[in-house]
Amino acid sequence: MNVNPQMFDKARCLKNIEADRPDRPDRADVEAAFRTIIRWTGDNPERSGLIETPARATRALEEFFTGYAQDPALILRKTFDEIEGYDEMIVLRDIRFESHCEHHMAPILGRAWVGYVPSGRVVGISKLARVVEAYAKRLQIQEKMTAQIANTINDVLRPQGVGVIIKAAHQCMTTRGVHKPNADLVTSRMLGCVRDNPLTRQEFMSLAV
Ligand SMILES: Nc1nc2c(ncn2[C@@H]2O[C@H](COP(=O)(O)OP(=O)(O)OP(=O)(O)O)[C@@H](O)[C@H]2O)c(=O)[nH]1
Ligand SMILES: [Zn+2]
Repeated sequence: MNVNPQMFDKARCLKNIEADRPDRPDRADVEAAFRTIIRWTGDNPERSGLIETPARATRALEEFFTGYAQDPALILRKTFDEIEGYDEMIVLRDIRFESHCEHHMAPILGRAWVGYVPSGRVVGISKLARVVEAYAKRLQIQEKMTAQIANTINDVLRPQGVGVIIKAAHQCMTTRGVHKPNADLVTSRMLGCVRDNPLTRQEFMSLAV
């Protein structure tokens, strides 16, 4: 992803989305849309219990979708190379995330396991969780999010291999539609030696159960 350094808050890996997306609707448009939705449900957006709801709901969406302002590649830009030749697998396990499915805009609640086999340098472990967050806080399907996390780590760190597993419950099929409350979806993407070497793949899978 190309990022103009002037559009980028270095400390927080934030892009200036206004500059990136000049056609972005403003907050008043979103609040008006929520008033329309409330009227459409049959309720009255002017009653006192609902009067602040459009503004509140807009702020909530702002939180749910902060990932669009983040550049995951930049999150991984700082690496450490004094690792005494460390070349074993590194796995950050059980990273909780909240996302929203792009079909229904319903919550996806899940956990991610992110591993890689380094090649001369490592990243701060919190950055693996930050990459998960940057992709989760967008409209997603789980397969795409899984691939995005693995591909970004692979492209930026150039490790020997990467593995990502995600397990998540989709509220679009637990609280509506087919109503299967205990079903969760498991997806994975393996690259490099984690994909090609059966023992390395097995090691990653066994760390991720
Ligand atoms: N592959 C995949 N499908 C997803 C994901 N999140 C939601 N879905 C599915 O997206 C599909 C959208 O199907 P549609 O038939 O267009 O929507 P719908 O009429 O609301 O379908 P139902 O959920 O079956 O009621 C549904 O089957 C959802 O279960 C995801 O992360 N990955
Ligand atoms: Zn859905």
